[in-house]
Amino acid sequence: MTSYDLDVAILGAGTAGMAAYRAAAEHTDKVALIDGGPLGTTCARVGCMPSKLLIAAANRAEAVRDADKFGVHTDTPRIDGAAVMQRVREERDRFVGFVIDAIDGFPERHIIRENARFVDDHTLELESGRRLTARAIVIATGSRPNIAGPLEGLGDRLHTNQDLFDWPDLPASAAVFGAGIIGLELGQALHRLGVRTRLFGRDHAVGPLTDDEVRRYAARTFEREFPAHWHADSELSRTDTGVRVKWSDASDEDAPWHEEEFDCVVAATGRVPNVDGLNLGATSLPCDDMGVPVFDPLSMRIGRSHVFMAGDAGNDAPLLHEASDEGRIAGENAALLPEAYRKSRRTPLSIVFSDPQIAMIGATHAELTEAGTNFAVGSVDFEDQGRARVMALAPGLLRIYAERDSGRVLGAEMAGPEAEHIGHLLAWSMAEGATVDQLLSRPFYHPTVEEGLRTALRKTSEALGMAPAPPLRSIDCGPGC
Ligand SMILES: Cc1cc2nc3c(=O)[nH]c(=O)nc-3n(C[C@H](O)[C@H](O)[C@H](O)COP(=O)(O)OP(=O)(O)OC[C@H]3O[C@@H](n4cnc5c(N)ncnc54)[C@H](O)[C@@H]3O)c2cc1C
Ligand SMILES: NC(=O)c1ccc[n+]([C@@H]2O[C@H](COP(=O)([O-])OP(=O)(O)OC[C@H]3O[C@@H](n4cnc5c(N)ncnc54)[C@H](O)[C@@H]3O)[C@@H](O)[C@H]2O)c1
Repeated sequence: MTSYDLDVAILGAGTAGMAAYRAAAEHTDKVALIDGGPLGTTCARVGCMPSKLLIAAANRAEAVRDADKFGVHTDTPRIDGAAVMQRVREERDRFVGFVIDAIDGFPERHIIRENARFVDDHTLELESGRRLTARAIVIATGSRPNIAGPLEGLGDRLHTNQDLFDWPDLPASAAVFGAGIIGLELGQALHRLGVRTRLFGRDHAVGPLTDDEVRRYAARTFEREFPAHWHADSELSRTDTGVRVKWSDASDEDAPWHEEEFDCVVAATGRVPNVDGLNLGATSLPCDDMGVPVFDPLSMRIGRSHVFMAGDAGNDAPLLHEASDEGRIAGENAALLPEAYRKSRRTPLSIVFSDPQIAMIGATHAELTEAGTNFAVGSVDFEDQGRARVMALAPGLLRIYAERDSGRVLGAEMAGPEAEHIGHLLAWSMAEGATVDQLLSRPFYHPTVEEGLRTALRKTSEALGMAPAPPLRSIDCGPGC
């Protein structure tokens, strides 16, 4: 029998890698967590947490501006960019500190502070040239910003999430490229913090939305707040003081070109899995067109091999809770080889912390349509929803998809108030296999935003042919619901 230096080698000490390490270490002491980069995880250092800190400051400024609507008059908020960024950094550093503390708690003999690459299927080479063999390997090397085309060559005027949260102060202006999740969150936050911001997207994408009705609704709502171009052709050039952006509407070849200069460009144009530096060509692992190993998302195993994927490196569901689940499955299976158990995964849920928030729950509209699923749609427009109006929340649209005949909820897309909470309610219900009727039998307190969810469920029930149309202005829960 071949003898290896390690039972399990884990490449990457991010969220996925740490979860893999914890799971593997339950079964073996011959385990190593290998990472030569800055520790602290993408989430805490340059992702989820600092972005939410920036958004929190931005939304506070917006709430002050909004106070007028309630007859509460304040001066225009004065944004102290240096103080905003200082809080972002200080709180970010606390979160990073918690992660470093966790890694410091792992036995020192298990931690290797160097990056690794494959020499062959079972052999890894560290940056120092040292080689290690491992019976099983977990690839949890994360992802990095994708910078391509016109964004290249902007030098120090180009920023990404990798450096933005270390800004000592806010810039006066920024062109944000990419209207995906990061672009929407950061673009709106910078605008609300007084930065002259313009958002440039592609292919009419608005975050992760695939339902055209919700997407168009969201686009209109964002456009009312800040300049956004959802399908733009652009040319960028550096100037002495910043970046000149020329753009036109890519849907219309006769559209005029516009020009504006910005202090900097923020690129939020997708992410690339960190697998290109792993020398996977030296292995027998099967890879897709992007060079990412092909794996089973239930066992995280690459083919019938002894190598597992976890987290953003696998480019499957690049979200924090998924990275953590994937790490746990991969780490346990790596330690238990030749067994590799397939674990069921959670109901898909993703949330964009823009305002209005966006939530994607279960199967997307595009997935259901592509699969030819027979489903009915019910929706609610939050423009006139009681609690949303009381609180003067951003308007929104929720569309629920339910399977015909069974009435089971299959998915939903939403851009609207409290989407992070409505999204959880729907995801948790879907995990229980709930039908529309079952959800309608749950309590709905008055006056809450959840009453809007009830309206959408009633409309879905009607669309399924399971109940009559709900009354135009339902009075069974008081006025305005
Ligand atoms: C701006 C932003 C905001 C986000 N906001 C949210 C959010 O609100 N909610 C949410 O759910 N998700 C969010 N995400 C996504 C979430 O942060 C990621 O899905 C998650 O952090 C991925 O974890 P990971 O372990 O796969 O990767 P990482 O945490 O990036 O860990 C990968 C590790 O691998 C190491 N590594 C790389 N190459 C090698 C090598 N050759 N050898 C050894 N080690 C290597 C790196 O140094 C790194 O430490 C956000 C992401 C970004 C960028
Ligand atoms: N709240 C959250 O959960 C959260 C927040 C941020 C990031 N994330 C994770 O990080 C991942 C990456 O986020 P992202 O926003 O970078 O990627 P994304 O894939 O969501 O969006 C990238 C967008 O950039 C566009 N694009 C590409 N090149 C462009 C160009 N040259 N000009 C204009 N637009 C261009 C693409 O068409 C796409 O719409 C997300 O998929 C998500 O999983 C999650």
